[in-house]
Formats: sequence, structure tokens, C-alpha cells
Amino acid sequence: MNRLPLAAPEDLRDWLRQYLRADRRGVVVVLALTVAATVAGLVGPALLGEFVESVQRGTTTAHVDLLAIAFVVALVVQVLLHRASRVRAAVLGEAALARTRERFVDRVLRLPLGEVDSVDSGDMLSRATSDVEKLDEGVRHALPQIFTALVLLALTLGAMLVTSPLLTLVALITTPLLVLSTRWYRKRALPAYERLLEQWSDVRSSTHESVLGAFTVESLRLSGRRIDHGNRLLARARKTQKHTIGLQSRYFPCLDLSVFLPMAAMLLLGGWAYANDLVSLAALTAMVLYVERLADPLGDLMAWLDELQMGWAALRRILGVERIRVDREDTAGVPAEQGTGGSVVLRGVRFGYTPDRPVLHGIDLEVAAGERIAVVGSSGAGKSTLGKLLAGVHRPTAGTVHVDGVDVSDLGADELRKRIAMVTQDTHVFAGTVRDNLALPEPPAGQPDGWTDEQLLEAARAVGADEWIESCDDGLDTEVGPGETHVPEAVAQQFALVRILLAQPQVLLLDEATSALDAAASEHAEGALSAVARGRTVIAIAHRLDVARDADRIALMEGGRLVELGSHDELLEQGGLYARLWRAWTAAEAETAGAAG
Ligand SMILES: Nc1ncnc2c1ncn2[C@@H]1O[C@H](COP(=O)(O)OP(=O)(O)OP(=O)(O)O)[C@@H](O)[C@H]1O
Repeated sequence: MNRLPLAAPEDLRDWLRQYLRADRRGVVVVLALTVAATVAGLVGPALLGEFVESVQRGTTTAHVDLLAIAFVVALVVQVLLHRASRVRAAVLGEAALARTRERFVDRVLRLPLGEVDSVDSGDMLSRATSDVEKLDEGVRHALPQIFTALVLLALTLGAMLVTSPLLTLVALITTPLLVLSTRWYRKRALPAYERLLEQWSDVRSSTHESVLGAFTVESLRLSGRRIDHGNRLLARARKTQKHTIGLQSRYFPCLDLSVFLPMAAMLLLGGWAYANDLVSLAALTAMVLYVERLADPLGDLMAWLDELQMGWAALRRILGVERIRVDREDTAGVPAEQGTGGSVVLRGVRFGYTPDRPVLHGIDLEVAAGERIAVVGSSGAGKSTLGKLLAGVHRPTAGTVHVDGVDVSDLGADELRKRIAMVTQDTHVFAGTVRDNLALPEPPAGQPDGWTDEQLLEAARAVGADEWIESCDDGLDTEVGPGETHVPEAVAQQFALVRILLAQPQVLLLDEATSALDAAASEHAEGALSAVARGRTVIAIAHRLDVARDADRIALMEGGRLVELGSHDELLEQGGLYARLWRAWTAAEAETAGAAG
């Protein structure tokens, strides 16, 4: 399984730029509120310094009262502005997060199907769930807090410089320790967090796989092995987590020192400077309070920097999905009117999942509009691969696939789905009502409210799904999916056919669509398929030769090549591989029937 790519640092910078530009006014308001709150906060220490100095000099009660009132007003204004800036920043963060989520979902839905087929589903799941949560913490809380802390730091330092450049130097005594330890930590923490997220995604993949393959795990008694596998992955993630905690345990004490040493130095050296008349008492008092105030934003930085690093690592994974090229845009391509009917022409089609292992070696095939072709061949002959090329899941490495004269590679995603639909044995029932499950195709133009119940039931009737739906108390409103009314496999297959009937594609690709059903259900479904196939071009990949026999023509594949093509009777007459397969198949069927009788 392939891992999805990670975004490059420039993608993250672009994202940040877009985040700041998307609501410039909002950003300016947050910035202004933060600066105003910080300025209001800086007034307090200055007033207290003035208070101490005037008390020492000797002052009037009125002056002291005035200072006290000014101090309280500054404090109230600071609290109000600070709260407003946090609320605004959180709203900004929420909007940015919503945009990022939408961007992610939109991109995932437009990923090339071939790519979706080959990527690790656990990796994708982790990015869509836990990574988005990590980013949520980072964007909603860490980014505004860090921003506020930085503004506070910058303005407090400015006020300190204005109050006493000499004591500011004292306050900066631990700056080299702060810069060096932060640089040391950042260099190690970011890759460690990226590794950690990747390893947690492996844990998820393993659990996801065990749940999906629960029956196989149970029947082959693999649970011990699956648990061991999960434990190994967990141990690896735990080791990395311990490593990150180890990094923090070395970095955080340096930060603590950077916060508290300047305060001790300020008291000692400040006292000495005051004793030697190098600074006034007001300046010293204000500087001690400023240094004390620095502890808060530095503490915030300490607490949130880690969240931000984690959010940053998560963002690299979320935006990484955009590194995969979308191979067809929704609206790109050919006008809907061009060519209808459903003729299919393959010319010199070659394909391999990997460059070193070609699977199809030059297929030429012409299917007339409305014709029904069955593709047969032994396992691994390349039938499903051919079907995926016809459905536009993969592009041929050489040659072309045309539908009604249009190259399938040039069709936009929506146009492609309108023309060609694929029915496989994997039918998915979505959690929701029966109506939700049937009404998935776009409703016709002029029906903005979607499909009517009559239309849905008529399509259900055509494929024989109406009986089951009517047997449910709530009919189309019946809730289905995990934990709700169980939909039998055969009915799920009929649901898939209803969607096809509603979507009205010109070409229908059936990839062993009924092979997962038991004999009775399969017969029933074949009847339903005939109803859906009427008037359309059908290319059916069949493993049962009696199903293939009824097709207009049969294409026999072997080793990635089309080796025989003709009607059942023509191929029997040729006496080639198909004729041999048919004889072997009828003999085996007769033997089974004899044994059963
Ligand atoms: N996703 C994939 N990645 C790599 N190789 C693949 C993939 N899918 C199929 N193949 C290989 O391509 C070859 C053709 O497989 P394909 O599934 O098209 O054959 P098939 O005729 O449909 O077989 P079956 O009847 O068993 O489904 C096989 O060798 C198979 O191993």
C-alpha cells in the first residue's frame, strides 16, 4: 500500500498566507485588539512604579487615589480587550479550520480512483480524522495564543527599553539560552511529531484492517497474530512518544530557566543599580513587574508551541493530499451532447500497474452502440484491469479508449460518470435511509428537489427491489447501514442497479456483478441486470460461461491479450481455446448436476 505524500514547507507557507489573507479585516481587528490589550496591560506596572516612587518622595492622598483608579481602569480595559481579541482570534481560527476541512474533503473526493485504490486506507482515515483534530487544537488555540504571546513579548520588551535600557540588558541575560534551546528542540521535535502521526496512522490501519477482515481473522484463528501486529505498531508509536516526552523534559527546564533567571537577576542587579543611582525606584519597580509579566507570554509560548508543532505536522499530512495530481476536473472535457449511443473503441491499449510489469499488451476492440459483449478468461488474464481502463479508473500507458468518439482520458469526472457506469460485486450500503441509498445520482434538470418517490419506486420495481422495500414498515424511509435494518446482499446489488437506472449511462460495465450472490439470488439479479441493460452498450466481465453465452459477442482474454472474439456459436465452430473451455465447463456442470441428483 502506498502512503499519501506530505506537503512541502512552501505549501504550508501558502496555506498560512491564505489563512491570513482570507479575512484581512478580521486579522487586523485581532491584531489591533491584542496590541491595545497589551498596551493597557503595560500601563499597570508603570503606574505602580510611579506609585512607589511618589510614596517614597511623599505625596498627597488625592494623587494616590488617582493612581489607584487609573490602575483599576487600565486593568479592566486590558481584561475586556484581551477577552475580545481571544474570541475574535478563535472565530478566525474556526473559519480557517472549516476552509481547510472543506478543501481536504473536496480534494479527497476528486482523487484519481486508481490512486484511491492503491493508498493505505488507514493513512487516509487518520488524515481525515485525528490529524484534523490535531490541527483544530493548533489553529483554534495555539495560533491565537502564540500570536498574543508574541505581541505581548514584543510590546513588553519595548516598554522595558523605554523604561531602562540598562535593566533591559539584564532581563535579556538568558536570551541566548532561550534561542539555542528552542532551535535545538524545533530541529528534533518536528520530525519526531511527523513520525509519531505516521506511526499512529499505522496503528489505525492495522485496527481498520482487522475489523474489515474480522471474519477471516476469526475463521483462521488469526486474532493472536493480529493483536501481536497491533502491539508491535503500538510499541513503535509509544517509543516515539517517549522520545518526544524526553525532548520536552530537556527543553522545558531551559524555558523555565529563561523565565525565572531574569527575574532573579533583575532583583539582584536592579537593586545594585538602584543603590548606585543608576536607575530610579520607579524604573526598577516597573522593570521587576515587566519581567514578571514576561513569564506569562513565555509560559504560554511554552505550552502552545508544542501544540503548534503537532498542528504543523498534521497540516503537512492534510495538505499532502493536494500533492496528488487530480487527473480529471469535474467540468473539464467534452460537451455533454457530443456523441451519444455508447459505442466503445479500444486501440492498442497497453497498461501495467507498475512500469516493470505490463498487464495488458495491446488490446484492440470495437463495441457497437447497444451491443452486449462478455469478456471471459482465466484468473489474472486482465479482465478487471480492462474494465478499470474502460471506466476511466486508470489511464492506458499506451493506446486509447474512445466512447462515442471521445477519448475517455479527456472526459471530466462528471461527464465520465454520465457516460459509463461500473457495477461490481462490491456493493456498499450507506448509513441512512433506503431513499438516501437510491437517490445518489444527480436528479434530472428541472427537479431541484431531487428524485420523487414515484421515480425511485419505479426504478426499484424494474430491478425487483420493490418487494423488499415494501416489506419494510417504513418503506423508502427505512434506516439501513450498520446497526439498522440489514440489507441482504442481493438487495444491495439491486440498489446498485437502481442507481444505474437513474443515472442512465450509455455504457454499462459489469465486473462479475452477480458473482457474490448465491445461485437463486444470482439468477434473480441476472434478470434485473437484463432490465437495466436494455438499450445500453454492455461490457460484462463474466466468470460463468453460461452467462457469457447469451452475449452478442464474447471476447476471450489470456495473459493480457485478446485472443478470441466472436459469438458463442462462432467461437465453438473455431474450435479454439473458448471451445475447449466451454466443453470443460459444460462437463463440470453436468458432473455437479449428476452428483446433486
Ligand atoms: N491493483 C493492482 N496492483 C498490481 N497488480 C495488479 C492489481 N490488480 C491486478 N493486478 C495484476 O494484474 C493482472 C491482471 O489482473 P486482473 O484482476 O485484471 O485479472 P482478471 O482476469 O480480472 O482476474 P480475476 O478473474 O481473478 O479477477 C494480475 O497479474 C494481477 O495480479
